[in-house]
Amino acid sequence: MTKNNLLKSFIRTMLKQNKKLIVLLIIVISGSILAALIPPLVLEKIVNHLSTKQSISFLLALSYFLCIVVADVLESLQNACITIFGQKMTHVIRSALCQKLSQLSPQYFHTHKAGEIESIFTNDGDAIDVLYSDGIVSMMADSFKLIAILIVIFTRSIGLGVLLLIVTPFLYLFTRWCQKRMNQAQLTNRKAIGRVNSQVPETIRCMRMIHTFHAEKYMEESYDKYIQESYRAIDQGNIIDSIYSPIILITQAIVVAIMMIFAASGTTYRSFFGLSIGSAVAMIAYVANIFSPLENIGMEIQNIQAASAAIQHIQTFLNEPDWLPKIQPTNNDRDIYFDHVTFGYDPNKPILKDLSFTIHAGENVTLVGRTGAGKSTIFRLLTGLYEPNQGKISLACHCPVALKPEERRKIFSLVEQEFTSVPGTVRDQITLYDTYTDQEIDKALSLSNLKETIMDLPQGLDTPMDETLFSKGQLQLLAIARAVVSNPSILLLDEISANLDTKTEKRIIMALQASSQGRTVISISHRLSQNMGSTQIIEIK
Ligand SMILES: Nc1ncnc2c1ncn2[C@@H]1O[C@H](COP(=O)(O)OP(=O)(O)OP(=O)(O)O)[C@@H](O)[C@H]1O
Repeated sequence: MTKNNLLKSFIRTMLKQNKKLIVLLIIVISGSILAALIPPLVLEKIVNHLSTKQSISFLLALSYFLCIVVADVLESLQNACITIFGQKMTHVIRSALCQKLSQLSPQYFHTHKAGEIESIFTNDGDAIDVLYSDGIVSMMADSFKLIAILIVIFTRSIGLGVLLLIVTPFLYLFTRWCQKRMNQAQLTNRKAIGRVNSQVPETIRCMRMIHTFHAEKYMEESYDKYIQESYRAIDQGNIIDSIYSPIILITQAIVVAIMMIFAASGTTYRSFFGLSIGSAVAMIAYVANIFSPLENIGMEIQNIQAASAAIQHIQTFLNEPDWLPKIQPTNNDRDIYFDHVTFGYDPNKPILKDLSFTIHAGENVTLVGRTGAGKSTIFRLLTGLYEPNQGKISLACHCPVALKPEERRKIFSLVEQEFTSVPGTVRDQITLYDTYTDQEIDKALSLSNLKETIMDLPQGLDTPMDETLFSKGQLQLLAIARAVVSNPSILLLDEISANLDTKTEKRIIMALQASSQGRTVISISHRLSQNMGSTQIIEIK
């Protein structure tokens, strides 16, 4: 399968897996179109009976009522089926997006902004949702309905059919013009409201500064400007909305009037427009029914157009190359080797050049070097997030990039400068949703000197996580508990006490001294490593 067909293949799989739903959808749409055609025909019969002074049977009256009920029920069923179909489609695409997210290389997240990626999941995902629940399928259903009504009209009155064939394109163009203007007005209004929404909290936040520098007028004027923009946009939308319906109704009346005038006039036109009274009533009902699908088609085309950019974004995202690290041979011991490693995020601008060092198992090593020398980059290479451009890395018998996700936590753990919490409970912060026994968690809490703090929480480990429950130092202890719970052989510490005061740092050092027993420790922090008894210093130039 070529990469460009990824999205199509997901859709094909969905269609194959939901054959029953597709068949049901086709049946319901066909039934709904047919049911929409029948009530005017029954009405025609009733009026014809009345006009010839014949009595109407109860069955005929009842059948008219039932036809309307069945038509409405089928219409609702059609909408429900289209919504289910749309939801299933969206689910398939959203799942594919989520799966892709975990397969992308770390490089991707450095070259694409978080907001950009988020927008694929939210805005583009929503556009796809609308595309399938109120776009493609609904447009097909409405188009078939429109064609079917025109065919019936042609069979009854060629003149009226021709008249509608002439009028319909103009009505469609008018409908689209109104819809475009309305959407433009809505967009302008949304933008203006968005600006107001960001301006208000900003003003409140800066209120002291505004008063101090006497900037009230400027704030008022810009607030006023956005409110005016919003008001004008809403006004424009309202004007178009108020003219649309009367124009459609007047056109409808003109079409019916023309039909009546010609039908009642001389013989030349009568054969062309001629109708019984009943047929005339039925035709009026059909003419009225033409406008609703016409209006829907306009909106549906717009949804499809809006979704085409979203499809493009999603297609590009799904076609990003997967992160498939190459497997390299490893050394057969528990030491860590950097063997003539050259690496740059841009291979043409190497940051580490021909770097070689060995760290023996159980050693406590510090990486030093000027800012920007590449110390954190070494950690990223050691944890396998990036591959060296040249040379080899071996991490306790393993090639870091080739490590399977489930092996990673057993081999190394990384504690960074800032603690990153995950949604869930305090326990989840430590386990990261992996399964650990109570004893293992208890041991991690003891090593990180955090047991008492956790026990003091209202629900202990099961307390919902909120970063305000902990001080900055306690959050770092939580990060140490997270690091040691999997009992890794290597601990990587990236400036973990950089923002802490001396007293808190002492607590961290005590926790680290306990946690580093029997492990290889590599840290980027001169002060910390001295206190922990560093056995080797590696200078990165
Ligand atoms: N994802 C990235 N993409 C491109 N360049 C990067 C990336 N991460 C870091 N760099 C660059 O690589 C160089 C080394 O960064 P690194 O963070 O490894 O340095 P460091 O020695 O840890 O610095 P510090 O002591 O200030 O934390 C810097 O010039 C930085 O701008």
